[in-house]
Amino acid sequence: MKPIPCALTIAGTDPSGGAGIQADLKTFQELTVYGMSVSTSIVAQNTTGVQNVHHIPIDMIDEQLQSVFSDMPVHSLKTGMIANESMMRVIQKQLTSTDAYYVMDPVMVATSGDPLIAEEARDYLKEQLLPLATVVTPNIPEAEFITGNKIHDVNDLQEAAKEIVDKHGARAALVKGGHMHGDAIDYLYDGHKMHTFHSKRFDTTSTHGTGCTYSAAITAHLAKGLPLYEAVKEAKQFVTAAIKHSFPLGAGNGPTNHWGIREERVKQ
Ligand SMILES: Nc1ncnc2c1ncn2[C@@H]1O[C@H](COP(=O)(O)OP(=O)(O)OP(=O)(O)O)[C@@H](O)[C@H]1O
Ligand SMILES: Cc1ncc(COP(=O)(O)O)c(N)n1
Repeated sequence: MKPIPCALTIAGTDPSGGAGIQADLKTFQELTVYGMSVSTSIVAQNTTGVQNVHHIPIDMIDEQLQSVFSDMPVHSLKTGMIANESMMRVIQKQLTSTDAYYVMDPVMVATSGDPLIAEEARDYLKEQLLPLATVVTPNIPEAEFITGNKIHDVNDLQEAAKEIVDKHGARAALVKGGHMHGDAIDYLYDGHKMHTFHSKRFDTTSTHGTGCTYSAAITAHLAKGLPLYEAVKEAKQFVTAAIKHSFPLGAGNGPTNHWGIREERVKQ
């Protein structure tokens, strides 16, 4: 029997189901990958923003990691919201003792503008965790923080992807153009080649959790054994379908549709 692909998310929660661990597990399930999760923070949030945050004690994060790694196969993992440096240290310990592919979504600020990690922890994320990543998936503000350079156009996006690999030590960088005008174009630099992933832009405000969903889909495809380029290509189709078929739920930025890819398949 072929091994069952198993993926782990280490992230914060979203009780409204659009982002964080909930989005990641829905994505793993949709892509027929066995999903597991370690909670870093319980976040009271919805489509309008973040109402409150409760951080899980460091020992408890460590114990959750032990529970998973001592018993379960982990073929790939992703990190999302890691609120402070102490959490980063205990996760780093685990990252350095596993062979699993590591997708790092360098979550800093929610779509609503609410900060999700302590400002002083950003440097630790960049200097200590980023070099461990198989691929890091920053949006424009996150890429600007990592490189220290402003991004104005698609050339800057590509420059940032290159710099995050060549100068900051990630094995690959996928810089996302979701926050730009025009088509939704992302660039993947893998240390050798620049790849482009393109979709038309949908006129929607339902973009809560797009970054989580995209990075979870990459993680799922890596768990299934796809090479990085193929994993990102499939994941881009997944997140594009999730945005295209998103729902007008909630009073703010609505969630995406994690089964949107099924609607696309039906049409084919
Ligand atoms: N309106 C849109 N139409 C089509 N694709 C989009 C749209 N907005 C974002 N995308 C795509 O969605 C993916 C996520 O990109 P984005 O830059 O929004 O990430 P993010 O800011 O990390 O997400 P989040 O909203 O979770 O913080 C990218 O592939 C991006 O190109
Ligand atoms: C726990 C958690 N992780 C990540 C995000 C970012 O997603 P978004 O920017 O779409 O709000 C979030 N809102 N909550």
